[in-house]
Formats: sequence, structure tokens, C-alpha cells
Amino acid sequence: MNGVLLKARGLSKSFGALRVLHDISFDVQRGEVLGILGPNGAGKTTLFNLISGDLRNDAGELVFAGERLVGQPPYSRCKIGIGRTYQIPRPYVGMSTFENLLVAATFGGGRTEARSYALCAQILRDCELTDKANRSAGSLTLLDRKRLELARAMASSPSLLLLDEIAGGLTDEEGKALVQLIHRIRERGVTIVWIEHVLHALLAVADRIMVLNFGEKIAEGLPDDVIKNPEVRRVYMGVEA
Ligand SMILES: Nc1ncnc2c1ncn2[C@@H]1O[C@H](COP(=O)(O)OP(=O)(O)OP(=O)(O)O)[C@@H](O)[C@H]1O
Repeated sequence: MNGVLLKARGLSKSFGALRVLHDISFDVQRGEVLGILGPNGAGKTTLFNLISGDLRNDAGELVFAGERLVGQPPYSRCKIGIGRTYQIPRPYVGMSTFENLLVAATFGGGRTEARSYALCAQILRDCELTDKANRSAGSLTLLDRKRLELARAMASSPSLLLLDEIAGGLTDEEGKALVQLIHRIRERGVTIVWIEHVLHALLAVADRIMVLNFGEKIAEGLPDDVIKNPEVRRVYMGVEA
């Protein structure tokens, strides 16, 4: 690994009286895949929203590639290399698969349309969507919608990709295809933080895992160690030591 890409220190977020994240600190190393686990409502998506700028943090600091993120709007964070997917894919359903990518490459990635074509064609190939390039996004299967969600995030050429529960709802075979795709993306040098409940998919890719519970970090480390951690087993897997 070649140093820290994202540094989070003391992140906190509340919605009114509901404290959703409290004093969360962690580093993401360049080139790694960091998995995030935690029960429903633990604050995982809120953490992504703070990193992408969809929400403002109440306290704490975020530094990406040496640049302070706090105060920067989502589009600026996208332009400097932070891409994300959403739990519920949000394609422009009236547009084709290719047009969806083109919008992401031009508006998100800041490229001209002419310079975006080759990139979009390559991402379509990577994501096995080439034969669906002209299909309307609204007509895609769940697996292809997830591929498109990933492809759109890739079209802004992120150096950090935030994946929010991308494997949920897929069959085993589809899940394997998605894991292969995520492997390919990391081989292109993209650093990944992946929130996922489908544990075997996450374990197939993650270098390290961080676990949240009620907005607190309760574990962080190598996947094998984290999965054996008694508190993680109790909180996340319902297994009493
Ligand atoms: N905009 C909001 N306004 C009020 N409460 C919110 C908002 N967003 C999230 N919450 C609450 O914050 C808590 C954490 O939500 P979050 O979506 O971050 O959890 P999560 O760990 O991603 O859960 P899941 O695994 O179910 O997706 C939940 O209790 C949720 O209801």
C-alpha cells in the first residue's frame, strides 16, 4: 500500500436527538478494499453521506489526498475523485445505459462529450454492459442495474469508490459476477470502501474490515480477526461467546 488516501478523524453526526455517528476515526490506504459491517441503523450509509458530501458532519475532519473535504459540496468531491453508488440504484430511467454513463463522465468527471466516448465504451466492456448500451436503463435486470450503478460511479474516474450494499438481492451466481467486477475495478488501481451485508461477497474482496454499531466503531482489522472478534459476533451475528 502507498500511504493514506482518506483520513477521517472524530466524525460525528446527529439527526435531532438521534446520535447516528460518534467520534469515528479511520484511515483508508491507497489501493486497499476496506469493508464496513454493522447491523441495520448502525450509521454506515450516514458515514458515506458525510464522505460524499450528501450530508454535513457536526464534528470531525475528513482529508482526501491531502485536501480537506469539510465544506466542499458533493460535486467538488466527485471532481477530485470520490465516486459512490447508492443502496437503491438511481439511473436516469428514460435514458439509455450509454447515455447514463455519458452524463456521469461529462457532469461528474468534467470531461467534454467527445473525450468521454472512449472512456464510457471501456467502462461498458469492464462492466459487461456493452450489449445493453442502447437499452433504456429502466428495462435492465437487477444485476445489470447494479452494474450500471457501478459503471456510472466509474465514469467520473474516481480514485476512491464508495459501494453501498451493492450485492444485496442478487442470486449466488449474480453475486459472484459482481465480485469479479469489483476485483477488476480494484485492479485498475481504484481504492474501495464497501458497505455490505452479504458477508461472503465482502470477504472475497476486502483487505480490512471496520465494524460499526450504534454509531460507534467497535472493531477494525484483518477480516479473519474481525470475524472472530467476540463483540462483533455478538452484535452482528447474534452469536454469544
Ligand atoms: N436524513 C435522516 N434523518 C433522520 N434520521 C436519519 C436520516 N438518515 C438516517 N437516519 C437514521 O440514522 C440511523 C442510521 O442510518 P443509516 O442509514 O446510516 O444506517 P445503516 O447502518 O446504513 O443501516 P442499513 O444497514 O439498514 O442501511 C437510522 O436510525 C436512520 O433511521
